[in-house]
Amino acid sequence: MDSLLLLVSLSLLGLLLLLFLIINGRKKLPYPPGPKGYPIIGNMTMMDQLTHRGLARLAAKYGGLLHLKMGSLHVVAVSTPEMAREVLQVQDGIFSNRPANVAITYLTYDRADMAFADYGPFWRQMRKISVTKLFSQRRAKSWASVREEVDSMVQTAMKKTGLLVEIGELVFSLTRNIIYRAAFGSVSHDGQDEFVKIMQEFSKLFGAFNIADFIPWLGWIHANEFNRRLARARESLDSFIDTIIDDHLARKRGNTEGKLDGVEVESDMVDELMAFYSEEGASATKKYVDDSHSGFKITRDHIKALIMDIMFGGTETVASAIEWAMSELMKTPEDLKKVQQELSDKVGLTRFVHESDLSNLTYLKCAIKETLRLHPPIPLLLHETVEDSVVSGYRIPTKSCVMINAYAIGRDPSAWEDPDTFKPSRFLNDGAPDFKGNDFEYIPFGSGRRSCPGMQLGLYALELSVANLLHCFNWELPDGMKPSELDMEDMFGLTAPRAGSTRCCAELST
Ligand code: HEM
Repeated sequence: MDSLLLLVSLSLLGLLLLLFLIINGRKKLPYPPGPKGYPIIGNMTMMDQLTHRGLARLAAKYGGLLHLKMGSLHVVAVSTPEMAREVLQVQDGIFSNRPANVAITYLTYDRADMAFADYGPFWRQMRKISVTKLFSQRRAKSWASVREEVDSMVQTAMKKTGLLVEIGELVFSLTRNIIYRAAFGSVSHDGQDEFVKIMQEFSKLFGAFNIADFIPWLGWIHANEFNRRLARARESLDSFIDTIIDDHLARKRGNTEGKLDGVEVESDMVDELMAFYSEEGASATKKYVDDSHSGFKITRDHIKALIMDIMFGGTETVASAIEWAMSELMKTPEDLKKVQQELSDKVGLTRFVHESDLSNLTYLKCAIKETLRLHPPIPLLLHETVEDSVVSGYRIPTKSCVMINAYAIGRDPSAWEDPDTFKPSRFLNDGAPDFKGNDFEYIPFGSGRRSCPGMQLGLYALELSVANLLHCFNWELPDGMKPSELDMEDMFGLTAPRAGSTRCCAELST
């Protein structure tokens, strides 16, 4: 008996020693290469380089896995397909949280949404609702919103025949209309301008510099002013969406489900989310409920935060991709001609392009894939480590902010021939990379657990609008401008839209 006890004790001791050695060994491993920083502030003087272009330049010097220290925050940039596979596939469980700064945490009602929720049971439920109830092709209303709004955009452009059209403006209003209509229903269209203002303020606050995100003990410096601005922004959203939620509740309670003033109304995304809404749970705990008795129940805050995810995820991304596709095609007239020839061959010259045509438009699809390679609308995928990890022999600590540079990866010279040139034909080849998330040299929609749940809806809007804009009109650059003179600079923000405007003259082609 004594010898058994001794054996168990020795084994336990051995196990503890092994654990200690592993943890200590990890701590001794170096961080990935990167520029040397200063005490306390680390590399904060390089803050302006935390963009897709800045990080691509640093990666050329330090390699595909780069480490920076911004105050107390560890930042790791991933810039090659191999490293992307490592964090998005091989160790995806460890890299599947999202970083959230003070502003994001507050404006998402303490991460009550899906995009900034930590990976776990709550995120999984929200993702399930989004994929099955909101973005699925079975939810005809979202897809009908795309068709109706694309038609209406073409009508708007027709009225401007012969005049200069700002393509950016045209397509931003298209995608805002699509998502607004899918989320709130066409009956709520009136408040759209107010909602756009709220979104713009959210967007500014998400990206605003706040010292508390990097050196928390200095957070008091401009806390009052910044916090007041955050509170004002969230109050505006509260009063805006609360009214919409109340209308939906009244409709449900008034036994007029699906009807407004006796007229049939199709369900919108808020209706779908109301099916999971519980007032009791909401007021008592302000938390979601997930048990066998009630099922999954969410509060108003969850609905508001999820609606904002959809607004941010679905508007700028699609609009910037449409504008880039149009600009790249205007810059390479031979490819533009091929796309337009395909449209007249496959669709004919007497009607608009329909959903059923899209599968026949091979060259158009190649042009769109090539656009997403050169200009991924979300150029930096933001992830956070759940625990300490080791990649390629380097230590990446818990809660590091991991920026996967989809822009640099899509232009990696070891993966792509002539990487900076727009060449849609490269996607004609059998075995060309696909964006579904298994080819790590091409990840415009991300890959793995946190990849884009709105991919199908986004692609549908993107393909249908570019197809109709090119099929219904011939586009001319203004004032004798040559295609080579088109400026292809981008801006950095939540997405990377064109910096300049693409102003073209639309001439009816049918
Ligand atoms: C061309 C169109 C689009 C592109 C290129 C795009 C791209 C992306 C990317 C790169 C991510 C992050 C992936 C990662 O971190 O690994 C993402 C996430 C997300 N996208 Fe999209 N997206 C598009 C359209 C849409 C649309 C139409 C919606 C909704 C209507 C949407 C909703 C979301 C949401 C909610 C997330 C967060 C998912 C999560 O954290 O679990 N996206 N998208």
